[in-house]
Amino acid sequence: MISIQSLSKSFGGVKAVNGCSFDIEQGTITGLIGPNGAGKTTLFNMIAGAFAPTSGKIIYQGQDVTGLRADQLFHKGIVRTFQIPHEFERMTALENLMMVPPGQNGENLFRTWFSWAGVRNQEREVRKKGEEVLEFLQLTHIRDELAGNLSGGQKKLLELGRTMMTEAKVVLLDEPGAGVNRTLLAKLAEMIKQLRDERGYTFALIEHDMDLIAHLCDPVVCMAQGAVLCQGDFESVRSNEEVLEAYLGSSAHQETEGKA
Ligand SMILES: Nc1ncnc2c1ncn2[C@@H]1O[C@H](COP(=O)(O)OP(=O)(O)OP(=O)(O)O)[C@@H](O)[C@H]1O
Repeated sequence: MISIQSLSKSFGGVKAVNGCSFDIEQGTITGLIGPNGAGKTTLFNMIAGAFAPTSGKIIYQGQDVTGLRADQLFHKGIVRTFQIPHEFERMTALENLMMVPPGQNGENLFRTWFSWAGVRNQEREVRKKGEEVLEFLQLTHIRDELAGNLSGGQKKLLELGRTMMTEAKVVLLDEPGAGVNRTLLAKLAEMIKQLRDERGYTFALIEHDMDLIAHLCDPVVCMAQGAVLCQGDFESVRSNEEVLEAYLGSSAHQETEGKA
């Protein structure tokens, strides 16, 4: 689905990503792990079009998409979840979903004047789709709740729901488990699997919670110092000595920095 080829990104003298290569196969839930500062977020930002690589290529469904902007990639089906924006917290869960589809007629004043019926129809369809998404996520009971009042886990589910309002093919999740209680985490994991199985989504996710990685991801790609250290199923990555060293090295480094 996505082939990352010798990708690098430097910020001044810092090589955040340094010759990173791996494939995200269609229909997988690929987990990206690695110690702090390994380059995971920077890599995600490049795949999602937040910034262009310094060198290397990103091939998506056989097409070179290196350097395309986030909105261009969004229209091709590469969707990244983001925290619900501050101003959206004052909207209900359903309204948050209804805000997602791009280019709604209702946003265009001229079309609004000339085609009220069209706008009404489209709004009705978007509302219906939003309600279906809430039902799928078993969130119908919080339909009219303000997003700002939702728990961390409910917000994560709603963020996942926002991707379902689009024509997503690849969904990039940045630490979906962060701040989510165990019960909702299990539900979130089930929803991700269900979206893969029933809607054919491909997922790539950055995660520090190893339980979630073990439960959800195959393959797991471990990054260190901007490159891929190893990849494979969770067990093989977990028992890899270089991986252990990378994690231990990084925590020892942090401890030393903390003491300094
Ligand atoms: N905008 C930036 N400007 C300068 N340096 C940056 C920038 N973004 C990231 N870096 C540096 O690039 C390296 C990789 O950072 P990145 O955030 O991609 O790692 P990460 O694996 O996501 O870490 P974490 O797990 O802590 O989020 C780090 O040394 C970081 O300080």
